[in-house]
Amino acid sequence: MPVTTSDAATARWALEAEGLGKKYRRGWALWDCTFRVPVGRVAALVGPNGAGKSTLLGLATQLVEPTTGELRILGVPVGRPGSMARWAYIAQDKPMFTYFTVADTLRMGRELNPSWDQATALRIVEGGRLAPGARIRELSAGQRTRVAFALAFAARPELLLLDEPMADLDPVARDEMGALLLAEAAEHGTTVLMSSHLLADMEQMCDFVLVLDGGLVRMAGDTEELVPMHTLVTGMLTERGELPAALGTHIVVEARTLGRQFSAMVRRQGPLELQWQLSEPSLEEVLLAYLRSPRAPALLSPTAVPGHQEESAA
Ligand SMILES: Nc1ncnc2c1ncn2[C@@H]1O[C@H](COP(=O)(O)OP(=O)(O)OP(=O)(O)O)[C@@H](O)[C@H]1O
Repeated sequence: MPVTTSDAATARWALEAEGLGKKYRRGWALWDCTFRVPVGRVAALVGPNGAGKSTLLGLATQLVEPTTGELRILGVPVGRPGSMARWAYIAQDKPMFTYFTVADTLRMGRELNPSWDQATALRIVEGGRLAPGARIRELSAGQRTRVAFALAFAARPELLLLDEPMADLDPVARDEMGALLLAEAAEHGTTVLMSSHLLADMEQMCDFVLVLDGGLVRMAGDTEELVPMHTLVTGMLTERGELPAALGTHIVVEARTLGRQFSAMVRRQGPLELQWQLSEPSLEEVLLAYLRSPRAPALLSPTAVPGHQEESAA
């Protein structure tokens, strides 16, 4: 089916996956993944080692061929003409010509990108007081990240895909680059999807999460929808040292016992017992509970489910 311009122009979903799967020789890296990420979100792509995060980014950037299903970027199936120009990708090692200077690197970006925005490139580079004549190989990890962000944002992508952008940065550089990323994404209305193991950073930066584990989608949706569905419950074990039966009326994501007490992360299915102590968890606590409990049922908020009434996701 041909892609019409209206598919792209009216897209409300930066990414939509339906039955997306990738099988390597040794098995499935992604299996039957169905989710969507709305336009305008800063989304965290989270999961343990081997979860399938890089495979998903590879499918989006056409470095990897899908085995099953389809992935659409801004309404256009990946691989069709029209999808390529709309995203930018920063790989984890931020590949650049190390013998180029900062100025050479920006000049090459301008020559390769018809929609190059020189003012944005200069603003980002000058914000870090980088000397135009400095060679890429002489830059610190944080400074290289700044140049990579300058290249990416100056190309004016609608979707920016990042593979562990902060992994090699110290805490101060992480903070600075995180703020720069958010400011530039807000300035240009860029949707961001970034993989990371840094859950606390993701909690500060992101308003949407996509959690993969074992090649499956474990959680997807707006953080403000997902987090309030959960409660951290603390209470007493039964006299036989078991979890109280009333806990079973809820979806128990994770439960731990300590002495005669239990604490549990639950998805409420009704009122909770009055004698329990309740608190609202942080996003990081929710994510950790799901990552530690691979058997907990998956959770996709309505926003993240393709085909769900779109009014709820505006
Ligand atoms: N090119 C490849 N050939 C064969 N198997 C691969 C290839 N790339 C990834 N895999 C396998 O696919 C699975 C998912 O790997 P992937 O790199 O996508 O995970 P990840 O979530 O990015 O992990 P990490 O956090 O360690 O980077 C793993 O079992 C991995 O061994």
